[in-house]
Amino acid sequence: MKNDTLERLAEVLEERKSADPQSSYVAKLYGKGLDAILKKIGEEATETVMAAKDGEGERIVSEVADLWFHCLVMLAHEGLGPTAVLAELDRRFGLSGLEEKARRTEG
Ligand SMILES: N=c1c2ncn([C@@H]3O[C@H](COP(=O)(O)OP(=O)(O)OP(=O)(O)O)[C@@H](O)[C@H]3O)c2ncn1[C@@H]1O[C@H](COP(=O)(O)O)[C@@H](O)[C@H]1O
Repeated sequence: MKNDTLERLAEVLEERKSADPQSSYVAKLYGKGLDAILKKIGEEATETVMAAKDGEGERIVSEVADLWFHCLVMLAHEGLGPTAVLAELDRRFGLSGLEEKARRTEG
């Protein structure tokens, strides 16, 4: 497994903007528009919650993959991508890392 999976998938999602909706799930979803993409995110989020409530590990992973995937489609539709989200998480992690360091210094 590579750690650039999100970025590579985002490249495919970008290519699908000019693909045939008859042969591509993503192109078909783009064609339906933002509301349809958001509806899928809502459905996948609900399915993720149900899988977690049932405590079924394999199903949780599968539903989270569906959820992340449809979030990536939404980001691409909005002209964004995973790099910006990962940078934001990195920034927050950096901040919490600094707070942790300050706590250790104070203590
Ligand atoms: N990772 C995914 C991926 N995850 C989930 N899905 C699709 O998302 C849908 C999940 O919705 P549901 O579980 O509700 O199933 P469904 O009832 O068939 O969904 P609907 O058709 O009703 O929306 C299914 O149709 C899955 O096939 C995905 N479709 C595509 N990808 C990736 O996207 C790339 C481009 O896909 P295409 O555009 O189809 O070539 C592929 O190479 C894959 O890497």
